[in-house]
This record gives sequence, structure tokens and C-alpha cells, in this order.
Amino acid sequence: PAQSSLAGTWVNELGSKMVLNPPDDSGQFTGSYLTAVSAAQKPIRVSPLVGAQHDPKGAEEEYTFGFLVNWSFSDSIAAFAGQRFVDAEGKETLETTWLLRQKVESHGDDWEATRVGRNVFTRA
Ligand SMILES: CC(=O)N1C(=O)N[C@@H]2[C@H](CCCCC(=O)O)SC[C@@H]21
Repeated sequence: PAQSSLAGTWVNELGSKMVLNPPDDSGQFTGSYLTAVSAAQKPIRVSPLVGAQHDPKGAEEEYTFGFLVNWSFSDSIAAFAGQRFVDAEGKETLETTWLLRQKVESHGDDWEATRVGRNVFTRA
């Protein structure tokens, strides 16, 4: 049967990779994210993430989750929210929507600070 928790290594279509650790009994987890792409003018580095999922005991298969990535090389932060799906062959996909909030230099620039996107992760 498919692994029940989110623990493990995932990759998205951009080539970004994330490693998620097993959730605790309340569904909270930590991990790391290595993005393949960035708007920052600095070299990309592995960045820490914290998150939470429903159903940490894995009784169901298609639960929702979210996590925050605190970029270690850029003054920005990303929030992901999504759901795990398992197909008839047991193949898992994580459908996510993310918000990327960049630090802007003035309050007047706040309007241009947040990007949104969708992304799918599969097991690496
Ligand atoms: C999943 C997905 O689409 N993305 C992904 O894997 N990497 C990019 C962004 C990386 C931001 C790095 C820090 C910065 O440039 O400020 S977060 C959304 C997007």
C-alpha cells in the first residue's frame, strides 16, 4: 500500500525537491526545501520548512496539509497549502497552491510583494 504519511522526498515539475520528516501525533512536521528556481539575486541554498497535515496516523489517504518555507538565501517566505491524492495504482501526487511573499523596500511597494502559483509534487 502507498506510504500513508507525507514523509519522504518529493519533486515538482520545476525540479525543486523537498524532504519531509514524519509528522508528530498532532500532524506537525518539519523538512527542507531545495528550490530549482528563484527570483533572488543570491545562490540558492537548502531552506527549512515547517508544516502540518490532517490525519497524521494515515487512516485516510487524501488529506490536506500546509507548510511554510523560510528561504535561507532570500528575504522572502512561501506558504503552501494542498491535498494528497493517490491513484488506483497507489501513485501519490501533492496538489498545492503557494504564496511567495517578497520583502519590499517601502510600504508603498507592498502591492507588488506577493506571487501566487500552483504546483504538483510526486515522490522522487
Ligand atoms: C513550487 C513552486 O512553484 N516553486 C518552487 O519550487 N520554487 C519557486 C519559489 C522559490 C522562491 C525562492 C526564494 C525567492 O526567490 O524569494 S516558491 C514557489 C516556486
